[in-house]
Amino acid sequence: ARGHGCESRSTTNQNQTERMSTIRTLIGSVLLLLGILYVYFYAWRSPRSSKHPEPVQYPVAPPVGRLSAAVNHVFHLVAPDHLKYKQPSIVNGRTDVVTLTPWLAPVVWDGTFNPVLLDSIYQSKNITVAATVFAVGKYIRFLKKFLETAEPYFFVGFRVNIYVFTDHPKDVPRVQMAGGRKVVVRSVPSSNRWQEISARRMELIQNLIEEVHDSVDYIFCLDVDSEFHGRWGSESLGGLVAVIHPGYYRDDRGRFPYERRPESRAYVADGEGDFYYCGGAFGGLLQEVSLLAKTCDLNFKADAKEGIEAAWQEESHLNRYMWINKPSKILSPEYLWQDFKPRNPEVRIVRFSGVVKNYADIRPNV
Ligand SMILES: CC(=O)N[C@H]1[C@@H](OP(=O)(O)OP(=O)(O)OC[C@H]2O[C@@H](n3ccc(=O)[nH]c3=O)[C@H](O)[C@@H]2O)O[C@H](CO)[C@H](O)[C@@H]1O
Ligand SMILES: [Mn+2]
Repeated sequence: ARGHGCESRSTTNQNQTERMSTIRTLIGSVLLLLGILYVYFYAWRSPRSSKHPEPVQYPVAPPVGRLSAAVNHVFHLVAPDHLKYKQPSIVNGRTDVVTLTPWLAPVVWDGTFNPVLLDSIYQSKNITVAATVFAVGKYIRFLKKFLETAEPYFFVGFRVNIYVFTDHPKDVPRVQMAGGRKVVVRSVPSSNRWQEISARRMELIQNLIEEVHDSVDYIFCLDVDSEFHGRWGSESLGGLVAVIHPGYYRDDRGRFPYERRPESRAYVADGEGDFYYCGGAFGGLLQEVSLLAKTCDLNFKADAKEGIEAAWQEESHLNRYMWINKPSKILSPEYLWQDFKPRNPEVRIVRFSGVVKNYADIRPNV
């Protein structure tokens, strides 16, 4: 039994040795495999190689919640990767002017924005910008300079439609324009009252918006008796955009030429009003400008029925509107200066300016 026992132990030893060597081979193979995997995934394909992994970028999501798709369009700002530009500072900036309203709308002054960055953000949105300009009666004479200067300064590199409203369609000057930019002429009746021409713009702007709302994103409504002298571009885009009038921006609100008669629908009471905005330039998203134009037009006409015309026609109604409906972006007086006014030091650049005109010479009535 002992011998048997001895024999049996020796067989067990042999088996154990075989098993051990199999296990050793197995462990060796596994280690070798792990080594290969390590070299493949970590060493060979590691970031130490100059290859930069492409970050994931989801497409802009469909709107969630109760706000419309316009939200994506306005608020989702995508900059192209690797765009190099000056580092923005969070502590140094313009201190000679106010660049935010009390309701936190930006006020656009030279030096507050980076034009290259803004252009590349809005280029990728593939937007179309419209401008309206009225040239009725003798004001047709201002149109050539307006159009010629819009070409090198107004939304350069963007799709732009300039809608000219005139009673002299044959006298609209032909101006050479870059691809994607065009002038569209609309006939309107003449009038023998300049106040009516100026105020009727609101109705015609509203009609235009209804017509083009499928093909245009933003619209600016501008006086024709003016010229561009500097860039007016994507920095001016916003929901509802108002321009500070160059004549009153340093004054107390009590001196603003708001309509002061309570009988008018343009009435702004003493001690009320934020800024004095001009009627000669305003704009924004189609939907916002449509609401403004419709409201001003209805109030102007309701006033007229009662025999009252606001002090500065539609400009007064616009100011009343903007007091209640706060603009989401404000353009500094750089965006509508007047040629006869000497430049104030805070106005580093005049971008758009009203020409000097002899009212008696060009208006149909005084
Ligand atoms: C710089 C500025 O903010 N200007 C405003 C200001 O006076 P303005 O003296 O600038 O008014 P304006 O004589 O330029 O008239 C406004 C605009 O209406 C058109 N037009 C006017 C008369 C005419 O016979 N034919 C013609 O086409 C033209 O596009 C002109 O630019 O107040 C007006 C209302 O009283 C308007 O709100 C203007 O936008
Ligand atoms: Mn004007």
